[in-house]
Amino acid sequence: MKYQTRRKAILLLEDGTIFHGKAVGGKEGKAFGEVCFNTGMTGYQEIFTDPSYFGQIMVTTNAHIGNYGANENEKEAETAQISGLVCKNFSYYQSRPSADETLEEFLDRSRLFAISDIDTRALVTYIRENGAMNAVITTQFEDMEALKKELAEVPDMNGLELASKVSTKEPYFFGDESASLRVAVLDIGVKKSILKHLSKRDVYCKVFPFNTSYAEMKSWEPHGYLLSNGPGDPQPLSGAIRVAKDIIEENKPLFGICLGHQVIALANGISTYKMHHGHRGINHPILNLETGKGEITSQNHGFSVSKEETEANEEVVVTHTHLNDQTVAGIRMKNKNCFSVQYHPEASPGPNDAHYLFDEFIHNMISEKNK
Ligand SMILES: NC(=O)CC[C@H](N)C(=O)O
Repeated sequence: MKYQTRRKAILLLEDGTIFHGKAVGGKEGKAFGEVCFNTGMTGYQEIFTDPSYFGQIMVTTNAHIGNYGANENEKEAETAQISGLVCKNFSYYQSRPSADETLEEFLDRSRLFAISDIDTRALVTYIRENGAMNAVITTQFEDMEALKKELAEVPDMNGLELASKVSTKEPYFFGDESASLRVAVLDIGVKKSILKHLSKRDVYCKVFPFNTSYAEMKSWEPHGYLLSNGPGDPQPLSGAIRVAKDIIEENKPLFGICLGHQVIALANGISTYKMHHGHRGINHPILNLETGKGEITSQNHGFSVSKEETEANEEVVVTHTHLNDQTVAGIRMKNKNCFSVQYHPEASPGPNDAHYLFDEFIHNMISEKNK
């Protein structure tokens, strides 16, 4: 029985706090990253494979993780992207007919170290009170001083550029070549479901590496541009910010999602900042200020754009706000064909309330095409 032979493991936070648990599958392991939590009750596979989480240790708040296994169609990338997993109860068995494998098998293929039996309620409360910080999960904790030293050397998420680590090395295509619209996607960590949403709406995508110039993307003659979601701090992404500026300059249809939204804000001279512990879950309430309607949204971000600077900016309007803390959740440029949201309209996982934003992008491209 796997759970009887499992090794002791710990989660050590940067401030010295320790949480005790056990290694999933009785494995030896060690993983570093910024600790964060996602409050979604479902959708763990999409979360673990979302490239926006690269470099982060994920704490799940649902009591059980793994009970519905892993499925080929629920991946946002080929392998898990989080650096480590922390949960309460790990299910070694799954009982869903459509699952291809157990979550343990999937995590093993991704070489992802996971620990369970952690008091995740206490841990999440601790992060909420003390803020995001680096952590290590490990079975090797005999020499605590050496471990603390190693942890102290892990770079801070603030100022960290990670998009280059997850971006495609070569351009690739997605969707049907004969589709009526073409979208050039700057891959700073794109989730597969964003491409699926576009292709479902009769769009053929070409996905470009993070360091591609606007000129190169433009030479494919797309009808619109998408700046994707992705990991890390947006501020060091000078190449992507340049691309956003160039697209805006030529007034081509532009849509930004999450990291892409932050890049568009930076391209408009609006600064971004690191939040206390971010927004990660599938029930975040948003108010669309243009329609007065509420939306329940999927979110995953640790940085945000400055509200004061957005409101003071002559070129930009705030279109959406986050109802929990009044942070900026969406912007639109007044005289340009450009809008962006801090949350995830593709959800995956999460509710479908914000799918209309893809329709809006399609509408913007068709209007431009018919000019
Ligand atoms: N989902 C995303 O694109 C995340 C954006 C950015 N890495 C943040 O944490 O805020």
